[in-house]
Amino acid sequence: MCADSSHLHQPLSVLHGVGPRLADRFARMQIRSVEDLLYTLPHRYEDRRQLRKIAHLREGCTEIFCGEILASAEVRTSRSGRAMWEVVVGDGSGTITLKWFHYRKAWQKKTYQVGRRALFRGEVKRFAGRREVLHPEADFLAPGQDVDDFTRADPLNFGRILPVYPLTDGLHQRTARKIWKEAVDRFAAQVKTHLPAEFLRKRSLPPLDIALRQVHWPDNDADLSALQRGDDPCRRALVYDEFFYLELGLLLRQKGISLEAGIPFRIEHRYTRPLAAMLPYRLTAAQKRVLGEIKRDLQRPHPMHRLVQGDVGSGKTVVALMAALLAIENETQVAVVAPTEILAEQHYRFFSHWLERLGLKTALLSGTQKPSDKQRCLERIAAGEVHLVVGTHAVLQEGVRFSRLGLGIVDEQHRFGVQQRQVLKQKGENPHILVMTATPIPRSLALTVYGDLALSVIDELPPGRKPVKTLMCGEKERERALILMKKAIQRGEQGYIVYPLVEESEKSDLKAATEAMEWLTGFFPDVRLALLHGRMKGPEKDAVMRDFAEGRTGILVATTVIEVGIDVPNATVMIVEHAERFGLAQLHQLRGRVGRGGKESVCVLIRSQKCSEDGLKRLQVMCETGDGFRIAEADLEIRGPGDFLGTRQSGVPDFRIANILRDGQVLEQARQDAMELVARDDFPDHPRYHELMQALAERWGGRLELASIG
Ligand SMILES: Nc1ncnc2c1ncn2[C@@H]1O[C@H](COP(=O)(O)OP(=O)(O)OP(=O)(O)O)[C@@H](O)[C@H]1O
Repeated sequence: MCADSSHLHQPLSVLHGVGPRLADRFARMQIRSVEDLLYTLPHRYEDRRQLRKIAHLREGCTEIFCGEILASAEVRTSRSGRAMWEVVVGDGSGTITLKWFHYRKAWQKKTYQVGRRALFRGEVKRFAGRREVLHPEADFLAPGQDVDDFTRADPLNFGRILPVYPLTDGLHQRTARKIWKEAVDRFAAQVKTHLPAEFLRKRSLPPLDIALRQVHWPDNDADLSALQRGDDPCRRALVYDEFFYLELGLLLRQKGISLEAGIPFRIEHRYTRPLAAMLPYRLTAAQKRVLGEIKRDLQRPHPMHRLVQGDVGSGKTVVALMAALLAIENETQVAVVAPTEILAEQHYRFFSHWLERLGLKTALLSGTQKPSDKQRCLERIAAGEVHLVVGTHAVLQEGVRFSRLGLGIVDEQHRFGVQQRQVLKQKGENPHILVMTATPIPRSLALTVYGDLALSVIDELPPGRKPVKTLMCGEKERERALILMKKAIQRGEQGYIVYPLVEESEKSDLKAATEAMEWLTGFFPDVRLALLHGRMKGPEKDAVMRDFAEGRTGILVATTVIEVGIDVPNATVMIVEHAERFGLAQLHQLRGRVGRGGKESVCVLIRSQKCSEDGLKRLQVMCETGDGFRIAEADLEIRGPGDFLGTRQSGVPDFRIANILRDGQVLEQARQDAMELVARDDFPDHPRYHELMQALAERWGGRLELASIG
């Protein structure tokens, strides 16, 4: 982080040998300035500290050795008869074979002549009892040249731990190394650490300039395996620096928001107590704990911003209902925002069912409402005649005015951004905000993404739930899956068959599902089947869903993802076609549609022939675990945080070096230290923090809505 970063922002052309063509190649890797270069780290290192005798080369290691060419010729492999170039080199201690499968014959013949000496480098393997190196790199010595003189004359490439940089077409490792080296030598010293020195001492981290030098150009006594793993103190210092500013920014934002005046509620349980008496079950300990956390927030004079996270089927909705009743008994209104029409409709049914019994009024705002009905509905909301309003984004539209909004409940947070939460807040005088998400997010990521929200976790499922048995099979075994479904239907249960939606070919998916409907009807002659797809109009979809929820339909064939949150406890079998096309988090959500009652449930994932390795890996994870958090972690590992959250909306900043998953521990440390800093009496006014605050504004100002800082 640099307060005066003008030098670091210079283009790469300030470095020797970087002309427009090379600059272009770097630009392809998003490296445009000196700073970009400094913050693009080697992706691995090579140990070129010592040459090994051929006899001592270690199998499985990338080694460097000097040898003389003893034989060199094109040969044919014994099995396939394919041509390859083979060279045997020796150094007196032993010999080793070098092989090329891709080469230009004339060049190979001229370059690898018997008697020439070279430094060779590559991974040593064993094949048919002999050690060999495929496609080695070679640096030729002049006749009679001493090998030590040779390596000494080229210190950028020999005699040390060497960085290996990411490359692109037309950029070679040697050139890359030279350019990076110059950037580090000339500019690393300008990268200043502004973090309080006591934190660096406490965490045993070097200042940034030293850290940058070391990660790019490690000393010969550096711990190579720590470097390769990415957890050496120098890389950690860079990661810590990135996280510290982020956490500091988030904490300051949180502080700013929580100081706003809100509506403190008095809690008398006027509606919640009768509701608890009517519910057919008792709240789980986790539900009660989370409700307690919500109640504490609601009684404060500042608005609540709380995220309730709970795995699929953990019972978030009833907690939201309780919170809503607390708002209503305080004579305020509640807005419930759902991500889809179907889910809005389901929430409406749920909330209105209970509110009606308590003598309270609920309204549904939907995109497909007749204008006259909608107008009437808006008037009732504005007049305060409605206690709770459910809807999709429709609730956020300008025309929707509340008489007194006290609580906004947002379901499925990750489809909404910080901005939508702001819009909701503006519909009242700083109403309390409760966000519910079923996407289990690893804690480290949650802290970062929802840094402005307090976190509650419902970490317990209602009693009696049995894990959903998950099977994977190929298309040929589909019939066995259908037989499983038939048996469930005979027991009076219901099932889902899901076809994935591929945007560019929605039509063909629909076709596949429509065709499937035909033969499925043949397979299940006595069962009522229904088709649910994305092109259906709202009311039509609702009718299909209602029929299914109320048990009139036995099997729901859906071309789109059956919306998150659909709750039909009697459904016990799910078959997912082309299961590999779904992401892990999505599959987990989908599977969560069964296993919601006390009955045994099964989910069969049918993979298509084209299933990729990654796809297979995902399906295996699904078969191994039902734990949403473990699935989320596996997903994050396979896909990386950007994809995992859907980059655009999540607001997750891209880190230059840090990796949220791998560096979770450093993130926790940075967060703790940032909290300690924010709690200091003299922070941020004391002059000693000025540079830090300036650096913070420069780094995250716009992205974290911290415009006022600095
Ligand atoms: N304490 C409880 N005991 C028994 N059943 C419960 C309890 N709490 C909720 N349920 C039932 O569990 C089912 C799932 O609840 P709910 O729909 O609120 O889950 P959810 O957390 O929103 O899940 P999802 O994210 O999958 O939509 C519902 O049928 C609900 O009636």
